[in-house]
Amino acid sequence: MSAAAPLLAKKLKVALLQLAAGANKAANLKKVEEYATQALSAHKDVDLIMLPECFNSPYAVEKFREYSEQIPQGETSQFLSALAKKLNVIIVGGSIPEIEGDKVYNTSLTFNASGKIIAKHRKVHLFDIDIPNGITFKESVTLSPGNKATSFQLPAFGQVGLGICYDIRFPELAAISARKNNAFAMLYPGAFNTTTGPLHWHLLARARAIDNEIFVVLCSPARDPDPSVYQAYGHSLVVDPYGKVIAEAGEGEEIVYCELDPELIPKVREGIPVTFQRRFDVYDDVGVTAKVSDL
Ligand SMILES: NC(=O)CCC(=O)C(=O)O
Repeated sequence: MSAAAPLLAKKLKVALLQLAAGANKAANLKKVEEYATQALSAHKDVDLIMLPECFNSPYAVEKFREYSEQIPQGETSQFLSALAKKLNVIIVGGSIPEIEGDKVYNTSLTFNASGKIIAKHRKVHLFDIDIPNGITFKESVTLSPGNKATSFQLPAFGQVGLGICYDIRFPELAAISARKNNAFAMLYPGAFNTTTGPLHWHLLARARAIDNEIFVVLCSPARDPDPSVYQAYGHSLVVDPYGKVIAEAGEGEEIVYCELDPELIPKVREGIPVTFQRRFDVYDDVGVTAKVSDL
């Protein structure tokens, strides 16, 4: 076994804030502050707080532009920066609609405990689906896609990868973070729904964990009591490098606490050494994208 295991220097204690976002942005931000403060008073040693996809706005194609903000000068970037500093905690800021020029993106920011932005990921794969009698959603009506995979160093802990929701369906982003950049975890703020959530949410989180023998952390909005709006699945989740679910929320608003233990990664990789057994001399180039017209 030659490849080094990714370095997770010490246990990382995380708190996932599973919150529902309504139409009132100020109220959404206030709730984040309340829950984050509550998390840290319940568990003073929390290192990282994670928020859901679109935590400051409704998750609706026709609302993204209206709620969009510039980064870093916008209200939500400034709010998260100040909150991270005040609570002395790393914040993985779910995602927000970002505007740059004429384009709107679904963007996730991470702040260190001094309030500095240390990562920015624009959702690469837009959620465009159409399931008969299930759900139709087309982010690309208003959003533009990001164009890069994102990995970054979490101070004192090691390298992590960041994706947003639908990005989890594409194993390449996690593979880049884990294999090229030695990430010990993939973090995905995400808002699956009541059609695809029961089908694939756990399966995808566990698959990305097993593929790469890393932790996978998913933070969802809570289910909204109003049935006329997008129904997020809930079930914020942490999966260990064996693919085992080690923490999970229900459907309502709650905080999930979990500890990522660094000692598990080499143990898993020694026992099931797929990380060291890949046969790139055998695999063909699989970088071909099929077209619907090929079906
Ligand atoms: N917000 C999203 O990207 C939703 C993704 C989703 O529900 C899926 O099934 O994938």
